[in-house]
Amino acid sequence: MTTIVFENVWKEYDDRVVLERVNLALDDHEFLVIIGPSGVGKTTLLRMLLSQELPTRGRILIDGEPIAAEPTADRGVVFQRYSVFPHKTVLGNVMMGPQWAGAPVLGRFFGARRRALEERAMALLTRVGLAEHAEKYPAQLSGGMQQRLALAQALIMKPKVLLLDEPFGALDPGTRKSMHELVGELWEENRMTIVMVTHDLPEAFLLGTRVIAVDKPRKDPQAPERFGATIVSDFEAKCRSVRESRVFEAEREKARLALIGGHSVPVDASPVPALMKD
Ligand SMILES: Nc1ncnc2c1ncn2[C@@H]1O[C@H](COP(=O)(O)OP(=O)(O)OP(=O)(O)O)[C@@H](O)[C@H]1O
Repeated sequence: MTTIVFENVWKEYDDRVVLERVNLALDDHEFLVIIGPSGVGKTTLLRMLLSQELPTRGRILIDGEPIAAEPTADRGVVFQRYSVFPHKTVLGNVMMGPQWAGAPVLGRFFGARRRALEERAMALLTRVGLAEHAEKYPAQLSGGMQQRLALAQALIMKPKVLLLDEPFGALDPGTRKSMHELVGELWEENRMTIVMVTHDLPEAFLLGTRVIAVDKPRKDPQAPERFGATIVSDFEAKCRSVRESRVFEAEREKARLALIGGHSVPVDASPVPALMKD
């Protein structure tokens, strides 16, 4: 369960107001998409959710508690341009986060702990379609494959909140489409809250359960930095029945994979048994 609340949040750099009066209450397991003109402050909103920037006024609450002042592993991020460790393999890149979190001095697990992590990383790489590329280096991957690796790298930390900053912006239309499907499925399977920035309106309404537009409602031509941007529109992008049918489909897919794989994948008790017939 993850809720996010912005309470009268402002962000200013010296005399320059970037964001003002941002109020937002996000339910558990929303897929929020932020749209708006270039330079308006969308990435700044994401950076505040990561604690890479702090609000100059107001506060942000996650699950009712003030957001941690430093970035934490329960908030993952994927950017448009993926930055990886070029000297690490695909598998090595996915294993890095948990190793630095669990062994901060050496950055490396050994023995059974390492084998368990390797298994978990391989399962995730299988999920994002990269298992057969596990021993390759990032330079040998296409743009879409690199973004799938970025997703695996974020997901291995089991984030409660996943932040996506134009993650598909550099991809060709075909790859983009398959990434939309993958992200939609991962969102359901992992029950995360996702906050994504995009410039692409169809993408926003395809993926989001809620879409907000950020812009400057007040403008001073003499002093453009005097006023900041805020939420100017807020759309419920998917009605509850559509969302619930997606949950239903995701559960069915999990059950199908469990049957094919011949091993047990935790499946919620809900509607799945009845569906296994088809
Ligand atoms: N550290 C900083 N110091 C001063 N100004 C900053 C800083 N970080 C961001 N800004 C300014 O804040 C404004 C909002 O930037 P931000 O990157 O959030 O916009 P954006 O909506 O994500 O833009 P784009 O769509 O082009 O990526 C910009 O005018 C930027 O120059």
